[in-house]
Amino acid sequence: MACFSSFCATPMASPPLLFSSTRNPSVGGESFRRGFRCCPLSLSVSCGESVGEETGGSPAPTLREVCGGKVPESILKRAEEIGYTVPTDVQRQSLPVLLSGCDCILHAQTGSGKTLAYLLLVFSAINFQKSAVQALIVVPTRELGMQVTKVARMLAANPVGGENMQKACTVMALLDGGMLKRHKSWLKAEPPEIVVATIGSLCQMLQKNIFKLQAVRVLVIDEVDFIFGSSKQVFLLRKLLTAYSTIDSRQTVLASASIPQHNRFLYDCIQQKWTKNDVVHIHVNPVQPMPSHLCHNFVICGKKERLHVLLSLLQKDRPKSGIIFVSEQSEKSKKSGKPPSTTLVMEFLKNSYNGGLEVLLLEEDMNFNARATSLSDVRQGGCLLVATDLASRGFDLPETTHVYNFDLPKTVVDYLHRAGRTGRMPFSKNRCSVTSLIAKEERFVLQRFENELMFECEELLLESFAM
Ligand SMILES: Nc1ncnc2c1ncn2[C@@H]1O[C@H](COP(=O)(O)OP(=O)(O)OP(=O)(O)O)[C@@H](O)[C@H]1O
Repeated sequence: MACFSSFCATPMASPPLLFSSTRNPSVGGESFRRGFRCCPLSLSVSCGESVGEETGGSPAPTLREVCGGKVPESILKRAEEIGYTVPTDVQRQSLPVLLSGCDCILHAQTGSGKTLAYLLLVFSAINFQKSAVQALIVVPTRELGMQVTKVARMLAANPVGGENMQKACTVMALLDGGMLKRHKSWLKAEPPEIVVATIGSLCQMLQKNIFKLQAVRVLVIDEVDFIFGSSKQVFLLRKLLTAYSTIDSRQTVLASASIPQHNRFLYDCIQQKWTKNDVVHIHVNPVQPMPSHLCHNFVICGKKERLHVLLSLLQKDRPKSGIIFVSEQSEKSKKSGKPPSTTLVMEFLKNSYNGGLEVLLLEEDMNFNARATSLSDVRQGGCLLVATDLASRGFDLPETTHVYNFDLPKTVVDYLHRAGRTGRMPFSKNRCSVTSLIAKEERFVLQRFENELMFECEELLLESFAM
């Protein structure tokens, strides 16, 4: 039986459903997940049983079975060719709901497979014979947009031996830093069926009436909490959700691994008409926001020792592939002419690291071409990527075995997304690690992250590894 919650703050046509994969989603109750505790409105929640968690001893369904005949055969064949045969938890729980046409808030751990879940919906909703933009996927960054486009194009390609199965479906990436002139001609000549866009580039096109959204049947906003959290993007997002298209003409899917105060958010979705009243909240692993096979460590060290500690960790861990997260340079530091921390870390590693992995950089201040080159180099195989939080959202590098927080993230949500860049093989239980290099006085901050995200961090003592 489904677990559902009824919201009673103000009368609504029909209550939103809340599906959850564990029986007691209110356990823990820290602010990250509590939703209603910090909410100024009085929302009452009652939970029943869970959905989709138990299969009653019968064999787990295949991805094909979960899709219930609603996804085109060519797409399913391609998914199977790529290796997507068994659905992940979020796919098993969300696909029946998504494919039934309901608006949905997809809320599940990093690396849990939300992208494939919403893409299968997109392909099920498209009329391949019609040349019009029928699905729109909005992402916060160019890099995530390129990744989603790549997966969508992989699925849209004809399966081996199925050349004439159906007309090819085209996917356009309308991303910041792209060639909007070229896209303009493309949209006019033969509109693609799917557009993956950053909100800025998309709204430029919509404002200039270069294309309209009247044929859009599915609208997905990925990393929705991030876009709503950005003052630059939120205005455009609201406009997209309520002015450029309306809830009645489309199915809306909002996805993220982190939706703090989710009950409040759900309430807003309905009140603001971002989604229909019967929106379903699919919350997988509500009591465990992070994948369980990540191990979390910290090292206490002085600022001056940090680079050497990082080097020692790399020598000890020998990552197959790793990401080193560094804070973005503040405006004040930029004005004072100091080099950014990313440069310091890069230069240090280039001179002293000899572990065999290429050291690459990804940060906001690089131009879009350099960012694209870095990204494609990263995807060639193992590397050490020195990055700001630009790489913390949605970035899928399944090879990554180690994440290092050279600088502690600013918020608990940032910690969750940075940590989620590792442990991204849904059916692998290989341990991956997240290590934070902190000053003594930062221990309480990390402790707070531990409490909110319900994980334990183990201290690594400097003496235990050579420096
Ligand atoms: N059914 C499946 N079988 C095998 N691998 C899968 C399956 N579904 C997804 N994956 C793989 O899992 C990885 C993570 O998927 P995805 O990027 O969709 O995660 P996500 O939930 O969007 O994470 P994030 O919140 O960090 O963006 C990808 O490498 C993807 O190829």
